[in-house]
Amino acid sequence: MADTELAAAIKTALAAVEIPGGGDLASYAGLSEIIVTPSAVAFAIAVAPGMEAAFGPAREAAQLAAQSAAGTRKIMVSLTGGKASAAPSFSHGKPVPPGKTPVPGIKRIIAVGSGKGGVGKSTTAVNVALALQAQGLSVGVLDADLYGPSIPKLLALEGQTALREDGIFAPHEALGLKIMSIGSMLTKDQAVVWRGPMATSALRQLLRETDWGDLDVLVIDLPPGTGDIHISLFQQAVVDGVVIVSTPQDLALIDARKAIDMLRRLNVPLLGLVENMSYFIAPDTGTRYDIFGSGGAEQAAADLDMDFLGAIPLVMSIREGSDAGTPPMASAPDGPEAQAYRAIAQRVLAQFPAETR
Ligand SMILES: Nc1ncnc2c1ncn2[C@@H]1O[C@H](COP(=O)(O)OP(=O)(O)OP(=O)(O)O)[C@@H](O)[C@H]1O
Repeated sequence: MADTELAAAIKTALAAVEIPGGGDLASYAGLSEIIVTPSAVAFAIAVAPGMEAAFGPAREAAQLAAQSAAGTRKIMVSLTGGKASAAPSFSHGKPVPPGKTPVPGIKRIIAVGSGKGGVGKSTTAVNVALALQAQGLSVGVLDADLYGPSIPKLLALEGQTALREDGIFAPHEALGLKIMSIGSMLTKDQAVVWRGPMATSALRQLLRETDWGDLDVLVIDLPPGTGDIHISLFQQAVVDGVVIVSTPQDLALIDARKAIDMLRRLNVPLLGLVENMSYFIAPDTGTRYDIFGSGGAEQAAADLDMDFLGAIPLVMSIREGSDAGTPPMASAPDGPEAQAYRAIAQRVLAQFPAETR
């Protein structure tokens, strides 16, 4: 069945679901578009603040109705209660959002973010994850960049789905890392528009319904910028700290500062700043060129009152290796790029108490 036909069939099935106050879900104005991917179906039901509990049975009925039409695809139904549910409560003067809980089996979550796209956030996330693994830790990577998942490409996992028969996601294994990505639910080049509530619900499920086993560290590759996905993640999960990746050009811009400001407001610890594509190493001579001047990022980190974690050179081998699914930490573990990633991982780890590393 074509995706559009399946979406229509599910909508028809939702006509049998009654909603509070009378009427059926298919004709309810708060029902979102129904998104169909090769392994999942996602839709959201927007309800007035305070009506979440009343809509609980309708959500369950919708889940069942959709499942009977969708066969083996995973059904992701999110109920959104408007702004009221996002309001944090306070404890000891600090906001404690409702439902902020650790993820079982995962000792520590480190997120990697950036002010804008294309600065090398995913490349940094994967290589730092590999560098943490090289320190003897068990490490997973969650690609939360729902709008442009690039981890499957970086680790040559494109086109592989990750759904188990019991509806739990089984993470991929690549280079010893456990990997889960929204990209694992999409075919190559499939343009899926994940809208607000669906995107946050998808992320919650990827985080909590993946069989991670026991991990010392889960590295989350965030979408660029600041948005609903970030806020929802930081409100629902205990994130131990965030690494911000920036290019020298971006540092002067407002984007990275905006992201940092958001994290501070959400009380998420900032682990520090990584400057990517910082200097150029000539492939023929190995000479280093500080094309953007030197020391700018360190100064910017100091201005922003955060630690400087290190600089990664701009080198063709990073781009080529990444495009081929072999990041430098794996292809040249003794090379200068790998050393730079290792130093960053060490500085990140050093921020946590020794007994918990
Ligand atoms: N240090 C580097 N040297 C050379 N190329 C790099 C370096 N870091 C990243 N790249 C390349 O830059 C491109 C963007 O990198 P990446 O996908 O990691 O960025 P991103 O910030 O995660 O982007 P997006 O916002 O699209 O997710 C990729 O082609 C990658 O191989």
